[in-house]
Amino acid sequence: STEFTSHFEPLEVCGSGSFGLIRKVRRISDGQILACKEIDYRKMSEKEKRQLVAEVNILRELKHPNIVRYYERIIDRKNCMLYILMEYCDGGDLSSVIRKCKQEGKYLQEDVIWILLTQMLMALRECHHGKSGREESKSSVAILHRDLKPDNVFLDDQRNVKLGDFGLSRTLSAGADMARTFVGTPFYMSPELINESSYDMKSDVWALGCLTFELCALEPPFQAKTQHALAAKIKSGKTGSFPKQYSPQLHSMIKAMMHTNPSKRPTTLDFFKLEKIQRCQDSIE
Ligand SMILES: CNC(=O)c1c(C)[nH]c(/C=C2\C(=O)Nc3ccc(Cl)cc32)c1C
Repeated sequence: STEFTSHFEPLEVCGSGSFGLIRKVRRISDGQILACKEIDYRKMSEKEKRQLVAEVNILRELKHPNIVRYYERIIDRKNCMLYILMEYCDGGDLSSVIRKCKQEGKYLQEDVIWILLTQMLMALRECHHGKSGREESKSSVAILHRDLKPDNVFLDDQRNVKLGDFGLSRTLSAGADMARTFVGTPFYMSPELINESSYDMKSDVWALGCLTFELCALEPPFQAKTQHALAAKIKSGKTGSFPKQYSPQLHSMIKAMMHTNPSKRPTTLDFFKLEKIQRCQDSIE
């Protein structure tokens, strides 16, 4: 047996993240249930390995109730496997929550959406501004998530939000990572990214706006048959219809996050100056 199987009992596969499968495992020493990202790095390029190391180092730094906790990593050089042990989120990801609502023909209740949004803002404030909520990132580089989408936001058994699967770099050099950014359908790509300018904290705020829109409408804000048509819609900022049963307050929050001009989008710190978000935060903590 390998070091991994002597310490962990593999259970069922529960998802797939960047670089590999996510499997539920039981730690043999104390029976604790964890999630393990299994990565076969045999076929990885040097660049991908560097990005993987950067991702793990980012995760190790982030300790916050709304960010999936990183515990340890095990390298099995014989089989070229890397195992990353993280917090298990029993509630799965938000994309399955959205899918279930669509199947049942039911919208999420507004107060649930405010709580999910506030917890995602708390997680993003931690990434962008760190514990002290410092204005600009003096002590360390701001951590950009860069891949905020319903598949990367998980829920624990108390329906607390856990931001997972971190983007692969602290600061994005616009050129190099543009390639990675174009992987998959870029529903949440911001106008500035499409205009080839650099990705920054405001691009995470845009993506959070798109995610919150989708929690309400159960559809992404922009849809098109081709990436070109999608890019045109995103740049126009004209979204699909927003369900009428949600309050104008929630709608204007989403519109603020999805301002096509990044300098007009609030920072995560700005949102915590709003009384509604403060009240939600108090009810969560
Ligand atoms: C159908 N799958 C699920 O319900 C599910 C469950 C019960 N857990 C997960 C995923 C994770 C999980 O439980 N912990 C995680 C930590 C990091 C990342 Cl990137 C993903 C996870 C998923 C996708």
